[in-house]
Amino acid sequence: MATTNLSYYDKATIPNAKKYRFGIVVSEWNPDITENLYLGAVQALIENGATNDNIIKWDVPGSFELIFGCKKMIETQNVDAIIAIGNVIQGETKHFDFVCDGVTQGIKDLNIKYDIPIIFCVLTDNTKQQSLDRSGGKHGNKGIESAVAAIKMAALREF
Ligand SMILES: Nc1c(NC[C@H](O)[C@H](O)[C@H](O)CO)[nH]c(=O)[nH]c1=O
Ligand SMILES: CC(=O)[C@@H](O)COP(=O)(O)O
Repeated sequence: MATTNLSYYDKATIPNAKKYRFGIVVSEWNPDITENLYLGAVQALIENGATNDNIIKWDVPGSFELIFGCKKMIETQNVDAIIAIGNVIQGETKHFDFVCDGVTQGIKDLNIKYDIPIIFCVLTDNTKQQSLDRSGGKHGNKGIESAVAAIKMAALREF
């Protein structure tokens, strides 16, 4: 299946983000990748009207800890949407499968339990190159895509 460029979007279709507060929880594993995803997300949020004062960043050790970090962000901070940023790269063992499945199910469960949308910005890649390609490389930046989703979901939440 063709890989869609993750960064192109029509600004005219995006609500203005000025009134929304965003949480961004970032995994410290593969920091060169996750920091680029974070910078892409912040760039897109600001370009669509968000202010730096309305963006709260928390760091967690790994993608599996995104679950608890997002839960605590919801329970203690006044945010309209959260972006969960991680990068899981296949190693020698099945640990990749369990981390990817665990964080996927955990973030899904939080989206069901709470009234705050959590955007899944976790790259789950076979190789480092695939991660580089999707965090500012030839396939764009998933952080930008996720920021656009966060703005749209913050607006939808108001209905
Ligand atoms: N191998 C990767 C991990 N592993 C660590 C787990 O996310 C977790 O922190 C640990 O199991 C302790 O609970 N995390 C990533 O984000 N990316 C990886 O490639
Ligand atoms: C996804 C992981 O936890 C993985 O990178 C760890 O590597 P390994 O499977 O070789 O222990």
